[in-house]
Amino acid sequence: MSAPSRIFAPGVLEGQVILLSGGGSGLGRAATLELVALGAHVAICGRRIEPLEETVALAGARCSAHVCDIREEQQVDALVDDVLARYGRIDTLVNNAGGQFLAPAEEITPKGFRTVTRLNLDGTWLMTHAVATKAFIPAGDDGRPRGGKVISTTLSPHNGLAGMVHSSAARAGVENMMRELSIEWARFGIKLNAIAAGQFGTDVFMTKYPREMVAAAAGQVPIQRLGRPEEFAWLVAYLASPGGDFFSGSVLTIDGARDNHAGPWPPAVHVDDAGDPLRESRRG
Ligand SMILES: CCCCCCCCC/C=C/C(=O)SCCNC(=O)CCNC(=O)[C@H](O)C(C)(C)COP(=O)(O)OP(=O)(O)OC[C@H]1O[C@@H](n2cnc3c(N)ncnc32)[C@H](O)[C@@H]1OP(=O)(O)O
Ligand SMILES: NC(=O)C1=CN([C@@H]2O[C@H](COP(=O)(O)OP(=O)(O)OC[C@H]3O[C@@H](n4cnc5c(N)ncnc54)[C@H](OP(=O)(O)O)[C@@H]3O)[C@@H](O)[C@H]2O)C=CC1
Repeated sequence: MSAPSRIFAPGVLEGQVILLSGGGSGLGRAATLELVALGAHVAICGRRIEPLEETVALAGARCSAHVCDIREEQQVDALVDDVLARYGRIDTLVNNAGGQFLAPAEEITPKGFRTVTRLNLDGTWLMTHAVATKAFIPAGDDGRPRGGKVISTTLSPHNGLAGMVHSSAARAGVENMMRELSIEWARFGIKLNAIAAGQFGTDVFMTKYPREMVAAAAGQVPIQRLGRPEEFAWLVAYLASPGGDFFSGSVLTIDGARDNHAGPWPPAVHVDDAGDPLRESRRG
């Protein structure tokens, strides 16, 4: 059973049904545990059943595991049908599944580029479209579209993460997808936002990339540390809660200021002999 939230009132998400992709690990697992602790039912999906079942074991009976590759249209359709059959509704979709490999752009093959854009951009679209058309746009008991929320994980820094041209491009696409749909689908009561995550110390982040880069990552963040998965989870919970009801078409960057500058301030080339930031002398 999930531990109580350290931030939000228990029950703030009571009765909500949330579909979250990539719930078997890292940020998705942390978000699932927080959402369940706040009273939501959370259906999680991923390609492998084992990590999903581990999350269910931690979260308890309000969480269910569904195998689905979000790149495959038929699997996505079947997933959304399953979740609707089981819970009768979906209130919030969290598009958290994603990822990429680190490689110099000139070495990325067409297949490699397509693999990453299919996962992050096409997969997010397939999930968003299926949930919108099956759960959010159809009329509820009052004869009006039910509406709902979509929260999509993207990537900071926004000015390009070197070694990840495919993912930098795909995540920019997702952010503009959320912005565009926030206009078109406002008439159905659908609110869509992106959470642009900086570097978070999840197991996969710590183990997938070259050791030297991971060791240097916290030093690249102005506040000089990596994000903690629970900090991501709290933002997801906030957006899913009534506190998030007036957000739509926004990109919420959660990255310790990494989007604005790489490294601590002042950098070594901007200090005087005492180590203080350089400053302009006054005139006159
Ligand atoms: C400042 C500090 C910064 C520190 C580091 C940078 C900051 C990072 C910020 C973001 C952090 C995170 O997202 S952390 C979380 C990351 N999590 C994930 O990435 C999980 C999901 N990822 C995956 O499943 C995989 O990585 C992914 C490749 C995307 C999809 O896997 P698949 O099994 O579908 O695909 P594969 O069969 O493995 O590969 C398909 C093709 O992709 C290409 N390919 C795959 N791996 C490749 C590789 N290592 N190098 C080249 N090319 C590769 C090849 O063309 C492959 O075809 P063939 O040639 O025919 O084999
Ligand atoms: N950690 C970080 O620093 C950052 C993370 N992000 C993004 O945040 C999200 C979560 O990252 P994090 O928790 O660190 O990483 P993880 O690798 O732990 O999480 C990715 C999750 O997505 C699932 N997944 C991957 N491909 C698919 C697919 N085709 N269909 C369905 N599920 C899939 C994985 O499960 P399975 O393999 O079983 O399918 C896994 O549970 C990702 O989108 C990531 O790129 C963004 C910026 C930084």
